[in-house]
Amino acid sequence: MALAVGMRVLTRALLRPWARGLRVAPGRTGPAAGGGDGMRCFGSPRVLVEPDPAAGVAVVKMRNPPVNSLSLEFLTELLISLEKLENDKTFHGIILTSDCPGIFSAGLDLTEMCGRKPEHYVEYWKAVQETWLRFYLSNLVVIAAINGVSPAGGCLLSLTCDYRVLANNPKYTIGLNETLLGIVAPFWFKDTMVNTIGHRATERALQLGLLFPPAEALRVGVVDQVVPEDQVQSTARSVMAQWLAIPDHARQLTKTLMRKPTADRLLTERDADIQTFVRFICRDSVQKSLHAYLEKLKQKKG
Ligand SMILES: CCCCC/C=C\C/C=C\CCC/C=C/C(=O)SCCNC(=O)CCNC(=O)[C@H](O)C(C)(C)COP(=O)(O)OP(=O)(O)OC[C@H]1O[C@@H](n2cnc3c(N)ncnc32)[C@H](O)[C@@H]1OP(=O)(O)O
Repeated sequence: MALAVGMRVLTRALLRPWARGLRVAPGRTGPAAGGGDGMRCFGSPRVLVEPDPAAGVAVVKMRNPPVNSLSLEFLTELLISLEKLENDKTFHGIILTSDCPGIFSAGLDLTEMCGRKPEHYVEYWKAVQETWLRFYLSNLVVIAAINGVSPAGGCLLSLTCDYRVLANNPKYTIGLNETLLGIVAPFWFKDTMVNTIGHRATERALQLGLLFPPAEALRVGVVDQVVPEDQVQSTARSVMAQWLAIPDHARQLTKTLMRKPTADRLLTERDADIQTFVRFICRDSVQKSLHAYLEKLKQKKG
């Protein structure tokens, strides 16, 4: 049922004109790291997939410069890449990482949530929900190699993964900082964090909009491992090898057992969640806060 709903949304997305225009990235041969048989890289303008068929692993690199903000187009491309890998029996795991130096993902694209029509907010929120559901419930082993800063939606994306390796750089903070923008993390963002670090730590982190530097992120459990920056990818690969050594059906069923109740809550309240989002984001006070935040980001440069 969940999959059927997901497929419908994805199919609709694929039918949109800009999605139809997506091309396979012109051929470099992969893999970029590790062994493999030289299968070609593929992907789309904003997502580069480096396959290592011998290992059964693909590295998915987000490249939506300057900050990998999660725009509607970018989310759709991510979903298409995930689906392609899930449908290819060669792959059992993916490593999700960034191609933008110093940035894993700046989170949801603020320009998708500012000054648009309600219909746009509906479409955008459906894509955000779908991305969370598909990554959270993916049968593949998904490991985040976090090689940059990762606020709000960027943190959420990493929390959908099975394991998080963060580069040890004090600038690479991670957390759900929505309150600092005058907005509120929806219940399923909160639930994902609770499932990762527990109720009390989440309560504190979300109310204060905490962005944890690496040592603290490790201490609180937002990430599983912190390693020197030049070892993030190799560590993710070693961790992947450990996870892939477990019988796949047993691991997959266990993942579903652990995650389905959380996903089911959104699946049953999906439409209501969209309405709540649209009502909230359309408030004058929220629009003012978001505009002011974007303005502050722009002025930082000048
Ligand atoms: C009543 C109950 C209600 C219940 C709840 C109901 C509904 C919930 C409603 C809403 C939920 C929404 C959840 C939102 C989740 C999010 O993810 S919001 C996004 C949060 N992200 C951030 O706070 C990060 C902001 N960005 C930065 O801090 C920095 O940009 C950086 C990532 C640290 C990178 O810094 P730097 O390298 O210095 O780059 P710049 O700051 O100069 O940025 C370059 C350009 O990129 C633009 N930009 C940055 N972030 C975003 C973004 N998230 N979206 C869109 N654009 C972004 C920035 O403005 C620069 O643009 P220009 O080059 O100046 O044009």
